[in-house]
Amino acid sequence: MNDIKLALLGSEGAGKSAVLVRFLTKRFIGEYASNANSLYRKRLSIEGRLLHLEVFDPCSQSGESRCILEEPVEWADGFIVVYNISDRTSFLNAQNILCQIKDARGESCKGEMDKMDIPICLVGNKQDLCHARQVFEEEGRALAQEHRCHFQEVSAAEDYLEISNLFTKLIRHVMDHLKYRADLRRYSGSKSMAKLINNVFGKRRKSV
Ligand SMILES: Nc1nc2c(ncn2[C@@H]2O[C@H](COP(=O)(O)OP(=O)(O)OP(=O)(O)O)[C@@H](O)[C@H]2O)c(=O)[nH]1
Repeated sequence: MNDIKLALLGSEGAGKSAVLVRFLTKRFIGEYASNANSLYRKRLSIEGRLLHLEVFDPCSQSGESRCILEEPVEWADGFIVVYNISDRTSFLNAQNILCQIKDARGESCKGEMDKMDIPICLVGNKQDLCHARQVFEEEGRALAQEHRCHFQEVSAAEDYLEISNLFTKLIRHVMDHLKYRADLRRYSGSKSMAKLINNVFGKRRKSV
């Protein structure tokens, strides 16, 4: 069984727990405890493969709180970055969080990520509050394009299908990404083994 680890990031009150609970239970529950980190687990099947999904819903992150971000950024295979379309500050914070993920992952992967994007979905939540909209859909889409990630506007209060689809799309991307990284490791492993064999036996052959 494959393990898939996702982290939900975003401003306080953006609706991270609401989005996640909608996906896990198909329900919208108005209020959630927000002062603790939570880890949710679910088994699901995608493309005939049984998956063990873990989703980390940490305490809210403000743009400056790098240390709070460190843990989920190191741990997760993929990210859902949530902002509230009726709160511009949450959008600016999402922008910061996207940069921080890229910075952290870029440093640890030394450029290899250029060939395959980190699995991230930028989510504009509370679409039902469009009368109080402060962030245009085009702005969300443009930010996602800039960071080469998926984008979706949703309403945790009203939608299930769109939220389910975005999780499925992201999990597929994570599966491809994990396979790509495993292939890369195998390839670089076999390349260094070939180099080693060549160094040992190649030199010996010359001296005969
Ligand atoms: N109108 C509307 N309200 C929503 C929606 N999603 C969440 N909310 C409300 O927004 C508030 C915050 O939702 P949470 O899911 O707790 O937000 P959070 O990002 O997890 O917040 P923290 O736990 O504080 O980090 C709650 O009162 C929810 O009922 C939505 O799609 N539409």
